[in-house]
Amino acid sequence: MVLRIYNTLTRQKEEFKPLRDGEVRMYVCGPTVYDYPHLGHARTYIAFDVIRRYLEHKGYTVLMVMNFTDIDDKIIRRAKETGEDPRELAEKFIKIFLEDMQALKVKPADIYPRVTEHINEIIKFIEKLREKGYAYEGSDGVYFEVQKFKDYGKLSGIKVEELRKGARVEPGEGKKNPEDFALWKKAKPGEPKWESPWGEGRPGWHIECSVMSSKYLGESFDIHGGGNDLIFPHHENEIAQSEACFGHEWVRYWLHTGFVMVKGEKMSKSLGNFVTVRELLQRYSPEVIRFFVLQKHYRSPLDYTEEGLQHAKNNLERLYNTLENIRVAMEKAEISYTWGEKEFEAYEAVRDGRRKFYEAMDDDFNTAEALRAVFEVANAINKYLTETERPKESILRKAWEFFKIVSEIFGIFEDYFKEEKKGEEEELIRLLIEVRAQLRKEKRYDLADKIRDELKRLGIQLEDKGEETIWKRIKV
Ligand SMILES: Nc1ncnc2c1ncn2[C@@H]1O[C@H](COP(=O)(O)OP(=O)(O)OP(=O)(O)O)[C@@H](O)[C@H]1O
Ligand SMILES: [Zn+2]
Repeated sequence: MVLRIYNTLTRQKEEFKPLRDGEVRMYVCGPTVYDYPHLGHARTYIAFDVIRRYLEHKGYTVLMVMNFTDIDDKIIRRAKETGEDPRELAEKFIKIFLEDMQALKVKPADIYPRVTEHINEIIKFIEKLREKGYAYEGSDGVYFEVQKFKDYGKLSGIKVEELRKGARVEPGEGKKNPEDFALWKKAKPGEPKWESPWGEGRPGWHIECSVMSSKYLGESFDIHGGGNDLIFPHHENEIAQSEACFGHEWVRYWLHTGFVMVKGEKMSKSLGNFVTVRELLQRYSPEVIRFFVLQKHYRSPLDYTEEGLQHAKNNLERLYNTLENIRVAMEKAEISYTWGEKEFEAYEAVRDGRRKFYEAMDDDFNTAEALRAVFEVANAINKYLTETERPKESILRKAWEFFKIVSEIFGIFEDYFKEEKKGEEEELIRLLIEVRAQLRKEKRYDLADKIRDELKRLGIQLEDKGEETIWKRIKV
């Protein structure tokens, strides 16, 4: 099955062909660490997590790098406000970011390079740009001379003439032209600084990603990603720096995520309309948050509403119920000596759903469409279970295995498929059920009920059906 990816650079979906067989090298711009991550950040990083998981599922070895911008104007400003040391502030929020991502089951990147640990490499890179005639020193810093790079604007479609008029450019006293951007900023009193051939100062924002990605992934690699707001100026400038320096095409596929929106505006720290990942995790499980994000295609805007999250929770619960139904049914399902009409019907539904799931994921990681296929399978298997007296093991297993794939790629239902943990846990639950049955026989109902109530508190619900007691996971 051919994977097609929408490339912001060419503005179309293209067949994905990595530069090296069997390997995908991928760089995602990480956060500027001065505050708690909000749902907007979570959306972007969950989206790239699922993209990475899917590539791994397809058999690629994925080498993933994500930077931490641990020195920047915003960090310096915030540190001044709170009276903290900028480095300590950054350190604190790196730790918080990593904790939040772990809580959201986002697989960690392989390498998390930080700007402050790559100052020498950054200086060398800037020197190379100067040697090649793309950079010049001004009174307050070193700048990239945009008009020297002929392909400028190829990613964002922005014209240098528009920037000339002064729109969307950062101020800088020492610039030759309004569109030029800083590679190195000379230190103002009291700011963090490092030695350089241009005096003490610190790197501009964009240079770090050109330097650190090429250090770890090479001078050309497959995927570079980030949120939509990074297309311009950040990624446009990264391309200019890197391609000017290396003299060849740098990144093959540019991927950008849509914004999480609140009442028509981007969720952002500056607008103050954000909800932090931590706050959300008080109210919703990580899987509900992932599910909420995955119900939309990663390039579409995603409206943040309580109803939306509640809806995601209900939908996820429906799938959990289906999984429970399958699990319970599998315990007493029959090996098939023959298949009837119902079996073929269910089999075909699972087969088609699975095919649609892969088609959707291969179509630019369309998780929204893929989830529709998951529901088709869930509905079909529920129908099969209600219509069939003695369900066949092989049918249930087909559905079960499909859900296991969904779990691996979407990072949901994880507790179900952690085999080792599950095995032990199930044995313990069964033991408690036996003890309870014994207690009930002895009419010691208070203790028997205590077992039932305590299990319920842990998310395990017991249901007595005649002589038999079955259990269900009710926690989402
Ligand atoms: N509302 C949002 N929806 C989706 N992605 C977002 C949103 N806000 C930020 N991101 C993405 O999160 C990543 C980290 O962003 P960064 O640390 O630069 O945040 P930021 O721009 O400072 O945040 P804010 O916009 O809240 O000030 C970037 O890829 C950015 O595009
Ligand atoms: Zn970047």
